[in-house]
Amino acid sequence: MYRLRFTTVVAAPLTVAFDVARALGRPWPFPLEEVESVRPVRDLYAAGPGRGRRRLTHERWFTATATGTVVDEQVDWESGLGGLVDRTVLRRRVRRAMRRHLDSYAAAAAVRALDVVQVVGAAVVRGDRVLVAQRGSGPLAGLWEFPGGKVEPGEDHLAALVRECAEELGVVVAPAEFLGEVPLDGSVAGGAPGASTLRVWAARLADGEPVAREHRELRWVRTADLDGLDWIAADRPLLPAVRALLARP
Ligand SMILES: Nc1nc2c([nH]c(=O)n2[C@H]2C[C@H](O)[C@@H](COP(=O)(O)OP(=O)(O)OP(=O)(O)O)O2)c(=O)[nH]1
Repeated sequence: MYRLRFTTVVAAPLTVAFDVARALGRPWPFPLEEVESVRPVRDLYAAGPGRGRRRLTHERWFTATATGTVVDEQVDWESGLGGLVDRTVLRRRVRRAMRRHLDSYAAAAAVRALDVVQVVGAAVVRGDRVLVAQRGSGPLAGLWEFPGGKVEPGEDHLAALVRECAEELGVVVAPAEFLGEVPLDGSVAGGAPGASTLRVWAARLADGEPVAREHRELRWVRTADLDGLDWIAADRPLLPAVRALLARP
């Protein structure tokens, strides 16, 4: 098999990057079948063997980063027409087809992302503890979460994080590294169900002492107490990253 790899950064949440990629399909002149699909992190399609020994597989991985979703793609092929054709003509064709495909894909995902409300959260760390907050009202009342909230249209994600922490806690936070992104269940602010995501950054307190202005309760917890809290279910996959953060000297 012959192989090419491609990497694209998409200005869209993981969920949108994944869904748009699947809706657009793949740039090949014959149908591929789904072998595996794990929304929103990976999928694998394959064709063949068809006529002769023709085979093609196309795999994609979606990774959340501070600047958007990184999409890594790997295309493997074998035409059955001989190594020279695979290495030269087909390599050029695959590269050209993928470039066109990836340009239109990145643009489509960025446009679709404009309709999705994203949520940002802060894992505010002090020493060996992280600040967690218990929701006071609404359907998730009583569950624990990271302070934060919805990004407003056109607002930078980190600006939203600083604004939400000021509103909810009365403090100034300084965001640090990006910890991860998870899909949120249900619909956020009337958007498509399952499309919104929560993106969480580590942060430290730059000014003030947190006060529960909107939450029922705030707590500074150590690693050992994280698991025992009744978290919003969507947040749990982020806990390993928070634990790793607290484990640092
Ligand atoms: N802040 C926050 N929201 C979360 C977390 N996990 C999770 O599923 N969510 C959901 C709950 C809500 O549906 C949505 C955030 O909404 P929110 O009510 O906190 O946002 P907001 O502060 O902008 O609220 P509002 O001004 O509209 O009242 O994301 C989390 O860890 N932190």
